[in-house]
Amino acid sequence: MSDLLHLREIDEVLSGRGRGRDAFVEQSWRRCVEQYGMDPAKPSPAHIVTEARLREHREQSERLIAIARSGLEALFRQIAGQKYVLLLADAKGVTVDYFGDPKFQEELRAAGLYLGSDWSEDLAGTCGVGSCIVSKEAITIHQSDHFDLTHTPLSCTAAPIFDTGGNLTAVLDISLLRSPQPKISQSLALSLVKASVRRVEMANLMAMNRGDWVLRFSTSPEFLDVDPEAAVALDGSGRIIGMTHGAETVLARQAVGPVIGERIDRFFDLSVDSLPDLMRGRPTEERLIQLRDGQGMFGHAIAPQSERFPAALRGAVPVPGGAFQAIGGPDPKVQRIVAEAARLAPTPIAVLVTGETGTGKERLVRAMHMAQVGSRPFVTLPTAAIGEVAALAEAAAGGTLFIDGPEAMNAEAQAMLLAVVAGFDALPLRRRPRLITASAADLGAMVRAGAFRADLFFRLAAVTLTLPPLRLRQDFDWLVDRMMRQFGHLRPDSLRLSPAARAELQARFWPGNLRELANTLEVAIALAEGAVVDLPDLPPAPLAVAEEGESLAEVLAACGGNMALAARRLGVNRSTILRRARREGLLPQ
Ligand SMILES: Nc1ncnc2c1ncn2[C@@H]1O[C@H](COP(=O)(O)OP(=O)(O)OP(=O)(O)O)[C@@H](O)[C@H]1O
Repeated sequence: MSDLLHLREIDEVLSGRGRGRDAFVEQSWRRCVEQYGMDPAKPSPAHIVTEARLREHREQSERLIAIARSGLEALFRQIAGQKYVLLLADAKGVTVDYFGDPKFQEELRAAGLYLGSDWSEDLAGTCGVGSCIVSKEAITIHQSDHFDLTHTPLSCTAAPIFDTGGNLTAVLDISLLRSPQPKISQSLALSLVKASVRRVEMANLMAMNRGDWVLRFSTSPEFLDVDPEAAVALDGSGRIIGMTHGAETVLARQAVGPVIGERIDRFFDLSVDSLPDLMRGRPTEERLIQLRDGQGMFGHAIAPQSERFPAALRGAVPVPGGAFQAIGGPDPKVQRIVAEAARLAPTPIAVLVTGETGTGKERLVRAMHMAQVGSRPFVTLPTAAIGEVAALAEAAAGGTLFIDGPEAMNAEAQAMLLAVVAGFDALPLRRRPRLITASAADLGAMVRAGAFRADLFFRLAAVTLTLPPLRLRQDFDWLVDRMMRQFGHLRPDSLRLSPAARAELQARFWPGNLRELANTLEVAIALAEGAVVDLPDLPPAPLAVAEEGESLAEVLAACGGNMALAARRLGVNRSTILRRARREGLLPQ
């Protein structure tokens, strides 16, 4: 369509003589002129935010990016080679994650299909991301649907991602620089984007509600267990505390008013007590549940993964935020520990954090301290300073007394610490220091061996949180990307890690855990000459060891099921892994 015809059509739509474009396109054109004061005759180039603003936007969306990444990668694999690019934009329209073919990088950047491009509708006019944010619907803005002439070569299909409270939190967009003329050519893109968003929302709901019941439901039984259409999270009394957008759409048809906060029996003929009947053990066909309007659905209930805390503590901190966000990415174990730490943070319960050296124990302890209300002292009791224990306890009054490495204390020091800690009982509640202990040793085993006082152990460890070693974490890439940003922030250009370097890091054993990884990346970034940190920039692993006692199932899970990678990480060859996998029943004989 020529530019002139485009301008004429916009004019016609504004004067009420539309030619039958999609209603959401015509509505958006109206907004562009009437609300944002745009002039279609004055095109403007793509808007790219500054590096600093991009960093802010990315930091705010960090958790979402981590959760969305696997969905995005899967989608990109499906469309690879077809010149599509994928953009993840935040709720303000700024692109915070991006997958595209590096061959077209310059062209994509110029067209705004790139990291940092701002696609809010009041800036870019009618466009996939911006108009999706306004309409809250999955849409395709194809070629001359775009308001601004700069963007009319593009075809953009976008779907909104909602958080578990039902608020629009991001947009997934799949775009083409050049596309066939008929808009119908993008209908497959539309279904792909919608399906990916559904999976991202599902993953988010599961990650946010590990300690709660989750009810998944679908109209057909076939994909219920693997790719359900919708899900809600429920508290112990059957109230809905989280949902996917698909669930909101279905449930909003059953009753007027909000969905969140309502009991599940308002929407389904189902009580919370019958959830265990909908667990996986039963055949799917028998897990039929009925909506209040009579429609049948197939249900799949997932029990809370952690029932260790009393109901009063559960739900006290619904979503761990603040300093907790930096502890881990998409790893079920780490997320569970973070959620438990967040719930324990405001209580006076004495917590013991264990884990190998460098697993981030101190960082977790500090996050728990920071989550408390008001400014309170944080005092570390290094084992060497045991002589000053009374003075330190006084300094920690009303705050946190962090006991770092009690396994190094001799009998005399343990007795002294016990006396001081027992003395806390006499203090008024608000002055009583809260005890958090970190240890890389197995204190329980030391108690059994008579090397650590049982009475002191029970004072320090009302509950134990154990951080996994880095080689067993499934959020390895998330950690690497975070540290790259952290150490690379002083570099003028945005740093990247080459695929070869990443593969090498994934294959290492990491006896020094996060500390070793942080050191390795810091050195590599210092040594890298350009914007790419590559294999030769990585310092060698100082202490490569293989550990016989690792659980193969866990190592394989952390390696995404990749046997070759698991073999390298454990320092054995692939056939050994295969043999062990068969022996341990992980593979058929
Ligand atoms: N989630 C994280 N992201 C980035 N860096 C981290 C993270 N957790 C820990 N680190 C870094 O790893 C190093 C070790 O962390 P920390 O001191 O908390 O571990 P630790 O388990 O207490 O170690 P140790 O047992 O040796 O005292 C620190 O330099 C810290 O900055």
